[in-house]
Amino acid sequence: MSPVPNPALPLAVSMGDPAGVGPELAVAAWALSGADNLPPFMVVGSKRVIEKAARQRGLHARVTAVTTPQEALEAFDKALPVLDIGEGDYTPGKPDAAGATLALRSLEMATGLVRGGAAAALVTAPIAKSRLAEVGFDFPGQTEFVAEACGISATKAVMMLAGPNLRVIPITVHVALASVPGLLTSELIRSRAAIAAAALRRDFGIAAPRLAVAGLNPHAGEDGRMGHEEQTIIAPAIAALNAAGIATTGPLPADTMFHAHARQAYDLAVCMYHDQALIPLKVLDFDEGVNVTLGLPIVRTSPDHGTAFGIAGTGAARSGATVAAIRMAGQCAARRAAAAAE
Ligand SMILES: NC(=O)C1=CN([C@@H]2O[C@H](COP(=O)(O)OP(=O)(O)OC[C@H]3O[C@@H](n4cnc5c(N)ncnc54)[C@H](O)[C@@H]3O)[C@@H](O)[C@H]2O)C=CC1
Ligand SMILES: NCC(=O)COP(=O)(O)O
Repeated sequence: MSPVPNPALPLAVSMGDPAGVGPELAVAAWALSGADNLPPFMVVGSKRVIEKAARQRGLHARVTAVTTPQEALEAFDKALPVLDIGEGDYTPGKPDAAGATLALRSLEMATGLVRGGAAAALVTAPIAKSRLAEVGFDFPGQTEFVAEACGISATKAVMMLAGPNLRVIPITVHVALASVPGLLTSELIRSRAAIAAAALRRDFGIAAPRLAVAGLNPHAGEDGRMGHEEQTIIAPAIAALNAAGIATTGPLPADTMFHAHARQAYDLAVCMYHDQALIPLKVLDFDEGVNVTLGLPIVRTSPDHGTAFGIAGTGAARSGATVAAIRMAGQCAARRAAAAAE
């Protein structure tokens, strides 16, 4: 059991791959934290890496090593607190095994702090999955890692991408497109959509979330002429969700469900595969998109983008998604705490 989040504690922000944009965006978010009224946070990582990333971005931010969340809270107004987990160095855009190892340690430590109740919520900076796999990370992504650390089966941890204009969940995530039809079942769709609906109520204050479910095939199958998954797999899941009191429409043709007018009709788009969900989200909300894991006993968010090795250290990386991830983590933790206090 994870404790109810204590919003008086700082958030724990993992550092991400040092050669990517994670460290510099953590500093950039701290520099904006007063103006943007962000909740206090501490980076779990290497002070040396964070200082170098700040210098490289031209930010004259003070970075201070802390050993406890209380010290982080006390320091946050004047300096970016870093729970220093050891020396590290990096070359922007040139990931290596030492950096991947540090990123993994940071993720493990930050997750452990939140699980243990020492931090209010977890914000993870981007990692390169292939790089971490080379140093023993045996998960498709951070979502599954955090789920396992929380004792939750990966199928019950639901990835949601959320921005000002759209929320989406992909039912299947980091799998080859060719395997998607074989992985889809009515029960998988029903259970993941139900977990998302419960989380929208609990963590996002949406009392009666409206779900819209995409089809898999062009024109949502066109009555079976372009595929049968809509009739045999997706429609029964929608019926079960409605029977459980979750207002759900679909299967909808995916090409017409994301335009501005269509989006007014739902709070969450339930998509069948990764790109069906993430392409519209990133087209609409790339700079403020947050990846949030639903169904966990802890709050975990992340910016929607990856390591962006190509622009790391150049100052071109925009901080909006990291700022949004930090803000959303604080808000979700506060909602959970308020609900527990009622
Ligand atoms: N949450 C996470 O840990 C995520 C990790 N990744 C990992 O990141 C690595 C790179 O993946 P890509 O597909 O290239 O995605 P990416 O998001 O790193 O980059 C895609 C494009 O967007 C640009 N971009 C990304 N973030 C930006 C920002 N903050 N400001 C301005 N431009 C930005 C990049 O320069 C690039 O042109 C992969 O190894 C992938 O596994 C990808 C997505 C999420
Ligand atoms: N495409 C989303 C993504 O890669 C983020 O995955 P995760 O590391 O948060 O599981």
